[in-house]
Amino acid sequence: MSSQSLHFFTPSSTACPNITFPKPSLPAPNRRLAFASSPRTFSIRAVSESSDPNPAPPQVVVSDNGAGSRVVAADSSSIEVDKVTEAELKENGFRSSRRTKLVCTIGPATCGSEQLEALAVGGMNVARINMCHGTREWHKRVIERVRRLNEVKGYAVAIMMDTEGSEIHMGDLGGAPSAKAEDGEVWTFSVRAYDANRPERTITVNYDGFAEDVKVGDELLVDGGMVRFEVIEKFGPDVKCMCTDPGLLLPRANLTFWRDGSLVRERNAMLPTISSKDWLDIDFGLAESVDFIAVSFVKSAEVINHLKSYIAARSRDNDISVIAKIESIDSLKNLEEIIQASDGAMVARGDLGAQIPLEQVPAAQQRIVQVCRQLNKPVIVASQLLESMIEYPTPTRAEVADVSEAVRQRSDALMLSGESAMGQFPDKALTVLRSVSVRIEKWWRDGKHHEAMELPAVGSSFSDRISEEICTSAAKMANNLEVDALFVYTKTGHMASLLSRCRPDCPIFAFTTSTSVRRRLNLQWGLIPFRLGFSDDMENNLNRTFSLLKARGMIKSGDLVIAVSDMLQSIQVMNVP
Ligand SMILES: Nc1ncnc2c1ncn2[C@@H]1O[C@H](COP(=O)(O)OP(=O)(O)O)[C@@H](O)[C@H]1O
Ligand SMILES: C=C(OP(=O)(O)O)C(=O)O
Ligand SMILES: [K+]
Ligand SMILES: [Mg+2]
Repeated sequence: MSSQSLHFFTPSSTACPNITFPKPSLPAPNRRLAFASSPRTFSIRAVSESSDPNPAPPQVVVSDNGAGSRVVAADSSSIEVDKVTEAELKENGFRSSRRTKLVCTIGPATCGSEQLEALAVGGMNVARINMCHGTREWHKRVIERVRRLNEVKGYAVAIMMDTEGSEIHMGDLGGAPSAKAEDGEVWTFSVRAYDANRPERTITVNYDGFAEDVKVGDELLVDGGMVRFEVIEKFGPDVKCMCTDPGLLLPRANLTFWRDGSLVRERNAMLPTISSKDWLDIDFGLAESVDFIAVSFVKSAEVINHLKSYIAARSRDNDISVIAKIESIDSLKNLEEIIQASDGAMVARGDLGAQIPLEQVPAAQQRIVQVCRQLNKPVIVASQLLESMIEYPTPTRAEVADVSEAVRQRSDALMLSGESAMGQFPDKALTVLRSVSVRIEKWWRDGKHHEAMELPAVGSSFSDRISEEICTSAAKMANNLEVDALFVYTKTGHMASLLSRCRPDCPIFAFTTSTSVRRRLNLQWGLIPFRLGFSDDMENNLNRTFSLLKARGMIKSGDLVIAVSDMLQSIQVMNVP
């Protein structure tokens, strides 16, 4: 193997990053720890010294996110990658593999196993369940189906649970799929609970303070303006409103009210970000080991910190990522600190467009995407990307332009909402996201549009700073040398995210020992996550990876690769033997 490498080493062994000193009781009796020390590098390996004719597979001690050590079998015969990626790499090669990740909201149109599988085959990286709708039992069944598809059929779809949040929304329309509001009609919005006998043109509202907070003359927006009413009379718990912009009312549609051109933020602004119902949903998400929890209507970093410590206290491996949904005025005001506290963010344009004037949404999107990139957090652009495809098999040109813009901004992921949850063409919508992403990414690479974005340092320790410099340099080398792929060996996924942040021209093969890290890497731009047991011996890791990937036809002799790892701070450039 022709290999050239560049090593970085820290002055003392204690400062050497990411080396786990196992607890004395950990190694199995037939193993001893070998401390291999050279003038330049320092590493610890677990070495089998058994004379047993049928020895147990060698094990390496890995640290998982700082949450204590555990032992992972380094089964040398296996490497796990999802079958969709494998097929895509084999058919189209590295260069044209998709870098932008795709999130699909699962609803009645896509909750069956066959429909879920069609989405997985179509490139769904993350399945989102929205706790605003459906029952916990319904969501549980969806999670089970996705997990089963992953296990049995070899997909690697991650699960995102999205909280309802304390938004004000309409009730269920008594089972009707929708109701039409016509111009000039008077409808009653009420906090009363009706049984079967809900009067005609009456809408229930989930927020008890509704009648007190609104005033005659206020404008009431359903779903951010899809239907508009004017408040004409208040009568106890009932608020009479006249329809000024007709349209379709959908069950549980979001409600906002505006006074003199501004969003009204009365007591409704004091509602908790995470309601009691949300906490129960979060417990459900923890019990089901979802991969991401998206928090609706985040106002400050405090709530994110609170949720993260709640998760840390309850989830053994602390392996659930918290995504802040940016969809309110306060979330824009406190954007940097919220994103800093979170593991990622969503540009939730649906509600955002109901809280700020629509013409301000594109600039907000651009800013959120940019701040996420700078702070090294994945970002999802969501809502109405292909809204017309809920009803039609082809998108509008404007929608294609919108998707292109999100890809051009180099957001990590795009999301489908109603298009996949209840639309008539979920698979076609996913195909549009996929093909537009691939096309725009190629245009970007071919045109050498590398942006001049300054990526500030994100780490605080010296060792973190070294990792960042390694990734920045490796990504730059990869572009200049036109390598075929970057390889990163990462235990927590952090080093992989640092490479992804650089948005290099080639795909990034991210090898990780943990299944849950692998699933979470699914949300990040350009990463192709593999699960692989590996050791601290990079030479050995590389040789094994090459032979495993070659055996599966995923790389070939002569391919040019740059490898980095968070165990040994080095950059290696080599041709696959
Ligand atoms: N679990 C579900 N059960 C029934 N309908 C759903 C479900 N999830 C989503 N939907 C439908 O898909 C639409 C779009 O989903 P989404 O954008 O996530 O929700 P919302 O419109 O409430 O913001 C919803 O308005 C709802 O009609
Ligand atoms: C994604 C969003 O949130 P939800 O669909 O839960 O309202 C949004 O508002 O854009
Ligand atoms: K939600
Ligand atoms: Mg929302």
